[in-house]
Amino acid sequence: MPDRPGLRPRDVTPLPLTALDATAPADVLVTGVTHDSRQVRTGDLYLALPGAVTHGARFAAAAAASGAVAIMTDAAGVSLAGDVSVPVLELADPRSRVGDIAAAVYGHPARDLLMLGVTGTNGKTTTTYLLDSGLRAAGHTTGLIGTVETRVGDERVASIRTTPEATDVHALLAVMRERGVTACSMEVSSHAMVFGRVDGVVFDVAGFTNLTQDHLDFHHDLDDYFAAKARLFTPAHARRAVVVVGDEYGRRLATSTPLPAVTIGRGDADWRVERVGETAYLAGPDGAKVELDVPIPGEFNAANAALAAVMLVEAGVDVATAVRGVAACPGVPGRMERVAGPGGAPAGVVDFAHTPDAIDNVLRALHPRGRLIVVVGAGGDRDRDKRPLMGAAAARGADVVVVTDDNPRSEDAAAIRAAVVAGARAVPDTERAGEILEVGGRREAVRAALSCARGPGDTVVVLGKGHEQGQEIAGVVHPFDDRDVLREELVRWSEEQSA
Ligand SMILES: CC(=O)N[C@H]1[C@@H](OP(=O)(O)OP(=O)(O)OC[C@H]2O[C@@H](n3ccc(=O)[nH]c3=O)[C@H](O)[C@@H]2O)O[C@H](CO)[C@@H](O)[C@@H]1O[C@H](C)C(=O)N[C@@H](C)C(=O)N[C@H](CCC(=O)O)C(=O)O
Ligand SMILES: Nc1ncnc2c1ncn2[C@@H]1O[C@H](COP(=O)(O)OP(=O)(O)OP(=O)(O)O)[C@@H](O)[C@H]1O
Ligand SMILES: N[C@H](CCC[C@H](N)C(=O)O)C(=O)O
Ligand SMILES: [Mg+2]
Repeated sequence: MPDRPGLRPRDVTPLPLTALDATAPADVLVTGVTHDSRQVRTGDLYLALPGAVTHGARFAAAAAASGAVAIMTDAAGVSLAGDVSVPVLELADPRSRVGDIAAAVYGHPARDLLMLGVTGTNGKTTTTYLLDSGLRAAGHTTGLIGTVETRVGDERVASIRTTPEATDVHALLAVMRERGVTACSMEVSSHAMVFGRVDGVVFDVAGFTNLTQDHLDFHHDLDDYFAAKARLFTPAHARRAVVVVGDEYGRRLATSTPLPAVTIGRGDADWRVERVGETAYLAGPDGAKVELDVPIPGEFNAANAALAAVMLVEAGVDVATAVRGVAACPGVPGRMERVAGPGGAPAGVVDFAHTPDAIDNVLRALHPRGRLIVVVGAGGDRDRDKRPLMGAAAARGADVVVVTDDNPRSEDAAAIRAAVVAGARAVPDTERAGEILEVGGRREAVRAALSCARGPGDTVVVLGKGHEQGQEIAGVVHPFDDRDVLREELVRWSEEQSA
C-alpha cells in the first residue's frame, strides 16, 4: 500500500538539484520529493531507499516514467536502478538525508510553525488532541499529525501510520503553512525516530508521556526502545522538554536530556497534579494552583491533560488559557468513547488500549455498579511478548474477559488468542475475579460479552482498535468499527431481553 497521506503544497519554489548535491547537473530543478515510486508527481526528486522488504531503486524506471526529474539512492541502488532516463545520484546513506532534503525542497516549513511533538508508549494521540484544543483557545489556526488523522485547519485526512515518512511530514507542514496554520501538534513514534521521519523538524516543545512494554518486535529491549524515544529530546530535534515522571524512564529522561526540561509528577516535580476529592489541580513551580478540568475519563488522562497544559505554557501560552483550552477538548475518537445503547442496556465503552499498561489503566478507570466485562485481543505481526501480559492485565482488572481477534495480519488468529488466554489464565485465582472466554470473530465476541451482562449497572468495554475502521486479516482489510458493532449489538441485546 502506498503510504503517503497525499497532500502536497501548491506553490513550491523550484529548487536547483545542485543545492542538494553539488555534483548534480546544473539544469535540474525539483518541485517535490517522495520516497515512494507510486506517489511520484511531475518535477519530483525520487529518493530510492533500501528497505527490509525491497529496495526503492527497483522502482527507479517507474518513478522516472511518472515524472521524477532525478533519483537519489545508495551505491547498491545505483546498480539496481540500471539505465534510466533521468540523472541517478549516489548518496552514502540516503535515509539519513531524507528529512533535510525534504525540508529544503519545501522551504523549511517547520521553521514557520509553532511545533509541538509528543512521544511515549501510550497517550500520544490523546495529548495531541488536548494540545490542539489548547492551541485553538490561544488563538492559533492548528494542524495535527497522528494515528487517527492528519488535520490541516478544518480539512481531515485519515492517517495510515502514526508518524508519516519525512518526505510527507515536510509536505504536510508546507500545506499547513500555505493554508494559514500557525501551530502543529504531532505524534512522534519510536519507529519515526529510528527511520528519521522527523529529521529536519526542530520542535519548539517536545513532550514525553510514559514508556512501558510495546514494540519489542522492532526494538531489542525496553532500553533500546527508550533510546529511540530519547533522541527526540536532543537539540537536533527539540528546543525544550516536558517530561511526565510517572515511571522510571520518564525520570531517566528528565535527568539525561541536554534540553531545558520541566517535569510533571505527583511529588518531587516542577508541576504537580494534585487531587482534592474529585477535583484535580495543577500546581506550578511558583506554588500557584489552577483547576485541571480533565475532559476525558480516567486517572491517566489527568497526566495527559497536565502534559498538554504544561507544553502549552512552555510554548508561551498563559496557564489559565492553557487549562481552559485543554478542558474544552471534545474527546478523542475511540479513546474512552462511550457507546450508548437503548434504555436499560449495559454501558458500552470503546478504547484503543493495546498494551498491558493501557489495559490496566483503562480497567481501573471504569467503575461499574455491576460487572466489568472486557473484550480484548492482540495484533499480529507486532510484539509477541506483550500478548500474555495483556491477557493478565485484563484478567486482573475485569470480572469477565472475552479474548478475541484484533488485527491478525499475517499470523494465525487462534495462536494469538491462545497466547492472550494463557496470560489471563496464569493470573492466580486470588488476583482475578472471574471468567475467561475465548471467542474468535470480533462481533461474536462482543455479542458473547453482552450475553454476560445483566443490565445497565454492567459495563462492556471493547479494547484495542478504538478509532480503527477495519480489521486486517491475511492482507485484506475488512470494514469493522468497534463503535458501530457495539452499538448494533447493544440494540440486539435489548431486543432479545424484551422478546
Ligand atoms: C518497520 C517499518 O516501519 N518499516 C517502514 C520502512 O519499510 P522498509 O524500510 O522495510 O521499506 P520496504 O518496504 O523494504 O521498501 C523500500 C523502499 O521502497 C519503496 N517502494 C516500495 C514499493 C514500491 O512499489 N515503491 C517504492 O517506492 C518504499 O517506499 C521504501 O522507501 O519504510 C517504509 C517507507 O519508506 C515504511 O512504509 C515502512 O513502514 C511499515 C509499512 C510499517 O508498518 N510501519 C509501522 C510498524 C510503523 O511505522 N508504526 C509506527 C508506530 C505506531 C505506534 O505508535 O504504535 C508508526 O509511526 O505508525
Ligand atoms: N498516559 C497514559 N498512560 C497509560 N495509558 C494511557 C495513557 N493515555 C492513554 N492511555 C491508554 O492508551 C491507549 C492509547 O492512547 P493514545 O491513542 O492516546 O496513545 P498513543 O501513544 O497515541 O498510541 P499509539 O502509539 O498506538 O498511537 C488509550 O486508549 C488508553 O487506553
Ligand atoms: N500503532 C499501533 C496500533 C496497534 C493497534 C492494534 N489494533 C493492533 O493492531 O495491534 C501499532 O501499529 O502497533
Ligand atoms: Mg497514537
